[in-house]
Amino acid sequence: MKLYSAKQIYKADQISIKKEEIGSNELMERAALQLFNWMHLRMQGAPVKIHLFCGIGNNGGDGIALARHLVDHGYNVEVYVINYSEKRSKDFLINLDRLKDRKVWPHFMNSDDELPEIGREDIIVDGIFGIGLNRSPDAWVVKVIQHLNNSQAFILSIDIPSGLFTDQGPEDFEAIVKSNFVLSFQTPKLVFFLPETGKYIEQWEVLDIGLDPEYLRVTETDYELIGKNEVLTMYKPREKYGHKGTYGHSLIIGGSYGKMGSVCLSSKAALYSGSGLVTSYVPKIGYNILQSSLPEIMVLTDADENELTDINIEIEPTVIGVGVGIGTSEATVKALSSFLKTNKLPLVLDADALNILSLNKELLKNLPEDSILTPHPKELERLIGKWEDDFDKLAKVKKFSKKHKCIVVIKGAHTIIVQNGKGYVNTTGNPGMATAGSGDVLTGVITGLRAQGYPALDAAIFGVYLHGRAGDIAVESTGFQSLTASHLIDNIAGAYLDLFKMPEQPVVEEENQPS
Ligand SMILES: NC(=O)C1=CN([C@@H]2O[C@H](COP(=O)(O)OP(=O)(O)OC[C@H]3O[C@@H](n4cnc5c(N)ncnc54)[C@H](O)[C@@H]3O)[C@@H](O)[C@H]2O)[C@@H](O)CC1
Ligand SMILES: Nc1ncnc2c1ncn2[C@@H]1O[C@H](COP(=O)(O)OP(=O)(O)O)[C@@H](O)[C@H]1O
Ligand SMILES: [K+]
Repeated sequence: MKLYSAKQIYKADQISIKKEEIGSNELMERAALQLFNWMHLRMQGAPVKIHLFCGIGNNGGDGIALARHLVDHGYNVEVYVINYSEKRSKDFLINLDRLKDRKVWPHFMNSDDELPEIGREDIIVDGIFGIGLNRSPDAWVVKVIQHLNNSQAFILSIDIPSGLFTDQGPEDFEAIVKSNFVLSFQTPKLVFFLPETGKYIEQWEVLDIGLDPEYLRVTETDYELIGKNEVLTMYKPREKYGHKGTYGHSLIIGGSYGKMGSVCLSSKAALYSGSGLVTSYVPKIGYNILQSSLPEIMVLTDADENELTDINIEIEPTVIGVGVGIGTSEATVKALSSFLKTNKLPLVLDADALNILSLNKELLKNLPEDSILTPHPKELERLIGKWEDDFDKLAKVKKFSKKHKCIVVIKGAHTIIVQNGKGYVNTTGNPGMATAGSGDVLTGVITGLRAQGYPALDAAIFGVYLHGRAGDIAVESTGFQSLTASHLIDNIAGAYLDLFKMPEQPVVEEENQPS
């Protein structure tokens, strides 16, 4: 699913209005009707108090139009207009008049007005600012926003939580509505998925207001949201006459004294994601550990007992996943450096391989094109330097990816895969995965996919999706706290099977069936 910018949404608006020969107020009416239908379906006329806080732009206009529909259906409504500017939008005014026609008189709130009482059982509709926010709200509007946040009432935001910018980081974190639910028009916004701003959104849903499909189809976006539909197009079915050679040979290079578990996890994950063959390259100390815990996997050893000192591969793997558990000792840095200088095979780099690259940036030029780097936030900071906010981080990663012709997997709650100027935002995974070794599993999954012939970008995107989905399936039986990296591996199978599960059909009750 594409994630459109505010500029693109405004453009879609204009094009739709022109093509359909409708007024902008008709588009607002469509939006308001969708909002109303969504609420009405869930509330079924319940006499709960609904407080609608509306700005003076089109987001406020949506709120005012929604209020009219709610009033027409007998809901218990209180409307407040947050008068933060003299410049009221045309469609806001049209809808304000329509509301007044129903003899509903909003409370016009200015800077020194008292804040209304809101019960914790009430519902708040947040229509103060939408995608038109272009500077931080004034202090008194921040107070209103704080009042809503402190009320404990359920907050339903129209389009975007008020106070969040659509395409830049927040200036004032106190000035953002904490939404329980966002009904976002036509597209979710990128900020819903970034660590600094995603926490303001508990749940979201898209309302299709019928913006011009042609424009939406041909418009390229900087970000895409990755769900099942997107990865299904990447999936490579197993061939009837395929053999283990068809599905590639993954080599996992890693480990040091006390950190052999990471290699076990990566190697096993490569196998479970479908790699035809898997070999691990480890210090001698790892030989017995790997051979006895993973019978399907072959093992090669370094000359040294406890750490990697000389990466000397005598096999021809399809792809190499390198870095888990290797540490950053002088000998290992040397070994990795000389390996990178001669290696031409596709790479997935993780953990200390990334830290070694950060300390020896000249090595980056030795990475084969389309190498996949999988940093967690700390490793990323070592690679690209500190960032000001999430948008600055994304801009820096894009620059890095372009310069070094590599793919960067920014791990997090919503992992973002970046190649060149484009980002792919993952939707699977859960906080149970914040546990030791879950990154090692991801390295193995991506390496295993690459071995099977998935192009680098697909391997990264699909791998992150499968890894998160495995976590989502696992958490149903483990709970968040007891989820471990091994559970992720055990559920890679479930994640694959889930790709082809049909959504459950609603059960038709007998008396409703046609006779
Ligand atoms: N995009 C669409 O397809 C549609 C959009 N609609 C609504 O229109 C919204 C956008 O409306 P607007 O462009 O009118 O913008 P907003 O309603 O988000 O903001 C109102 C206006 O306030 C001003 N402003 C921005 N930041 C301010 C600040 N900190 N203090 C004071 N004033 C500030 C700006 O001039 C802005 O245009 C969307 O979020 C959505 O809710 C709907 O009406 C239906 C169609
Ligand atoms: N809150 C979360 N929600 C979803 N996924 C998460 C969350 N926390 C961590 N993860 C995922 O778990 C993995 C953690 O990787 P990493 O930090 O490298 O772990 P380790 O070094 O222990 O292997 C990443 O793939 C990350 O996206
Ligand atoms: K809003």
